[in-house]
Amino acid sequence: MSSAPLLIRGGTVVNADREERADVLCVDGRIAAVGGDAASQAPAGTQTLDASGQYVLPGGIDPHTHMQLPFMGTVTMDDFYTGTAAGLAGGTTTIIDFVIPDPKEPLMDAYRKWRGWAEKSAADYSFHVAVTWWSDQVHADMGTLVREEGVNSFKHFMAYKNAIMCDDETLVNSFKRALELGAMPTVHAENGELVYLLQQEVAKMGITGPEGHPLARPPMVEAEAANRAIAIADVLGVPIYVVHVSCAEAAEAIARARARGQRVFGEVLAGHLLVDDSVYRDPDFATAAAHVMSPPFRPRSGGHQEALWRGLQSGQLHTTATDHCTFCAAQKAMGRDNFAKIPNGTGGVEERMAAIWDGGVNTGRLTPSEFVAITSANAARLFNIYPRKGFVGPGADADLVLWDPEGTKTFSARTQHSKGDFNIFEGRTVRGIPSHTVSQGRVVFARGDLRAEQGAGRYVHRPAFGANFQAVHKRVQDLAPSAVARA
Ligand SMILES: NC(=O)NCCC(=O)O
Ligand SMILES: [Zn+2]
Ligand SMILES: [Zn+2]
Repeated sequence: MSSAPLLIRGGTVVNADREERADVLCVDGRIAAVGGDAASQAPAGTQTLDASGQYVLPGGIDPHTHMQLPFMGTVTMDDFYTGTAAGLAGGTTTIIDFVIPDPKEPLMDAYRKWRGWAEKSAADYSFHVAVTWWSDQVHADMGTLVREEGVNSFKHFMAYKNAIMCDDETLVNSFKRALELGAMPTVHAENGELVYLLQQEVAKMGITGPEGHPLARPPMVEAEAANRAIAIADVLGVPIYVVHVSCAEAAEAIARARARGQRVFGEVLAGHLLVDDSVYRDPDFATAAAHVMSPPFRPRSGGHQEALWRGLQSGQLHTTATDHCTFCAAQKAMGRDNFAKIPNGTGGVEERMAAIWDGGVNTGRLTPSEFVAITSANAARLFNIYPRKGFVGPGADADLVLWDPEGTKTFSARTQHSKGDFNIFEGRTVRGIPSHTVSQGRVVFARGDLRAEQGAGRYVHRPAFGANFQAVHKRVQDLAPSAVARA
């Protein structure tokens, strides 16, 4: 994708470590200069964007999306084009999506399938690959994915029994293999056996509507799995990343392990920060079902939302994502008579950054730099694409957001770019929105005008052995036990 050089003038550049008044020059899809001499270096024909009164942030990275996902008997509404275009409208310039093989499906087959689907992406993308079963072939394919395809993270679903759920044998084998390869194991932490049992118990009570969904997935179901995955990772000496941490109990499990010196990282969804479980008791089935996602939204009385915010403030939780996974009302109606059959998933890729700015920066919970850390830089570091992504500085990709701290917007399904027909933030007015999004040096969103180009997104290779792995390998050597030499 070629475009004229771009000079962004008069804004305040915000990185995870500092803010500074600086111009930013983008040439050939990269940042060429930041600061004093950026304007003087601008070649002839440079396009200029006035950023006065605005922040210039690294483009958002959403490390957890599901575009075009075949799941629970149907396929999500957003494909890689519509989903990434919606992201660009909200300031997100990179997504990390998931390849999810069916049990017994070779990882490489699934990976090639997803790579084909993603070619229509409008924004840069990468993939975590799910390990849903175990065999020697899976072991070998993990090596190929890491060494030849730039995959450095593997996902494990501890829920969704009889579908994609991992048992402990698979978790242990896969975590061990990930450690050898320098790749990050990640987990969807919910005890799938307990969910399965509780779904039946709740149905036996005559509760078949969406209000049954959170009853079958209480916080302790998530906490058990989080603690188990963290314990397995600890024994094996591998870092671990817990996706969509939704409750205080799971956040506490992460904080406890970190206090012991373990390398555990936690991701929080915008939805879990802002929405509570009262939505499941909405008298309208479609509204209640539209919120069915796992783990579910949590009761405000349990202090869960507050615990997640505090985790982000204190640095015990690290990234924010959406789990963008859109199903329309007709798809959600597949579970009209049984909440366990409602396809799980909600949207948010377009709203994440503004929703978190409004809830985090406007309330004084987060500084703009901390906002950058949790919306792009930390994900880039953890998944080893920093400073190419998540950074405004020379040499980085020219993926940027001009952030208008005084701009306002009211979220609505009627005006969103996602093809989903529902918005979990419906009616919420936020202050602090992207005025412009720049992807690969090209202005792709300008004050409401979305100029996403199908196929312009690139696959992002992520090298293995990020910083966390260098440390864990040294630690293993340092603590290595020795045999007693006896005569
Ligand atoms: N989260 C959800 O409900 N759907 C997508 C699959 C997953 O991440 O668990
Ligand atoms: Zn999940
Ligand atoms: Zn997910």
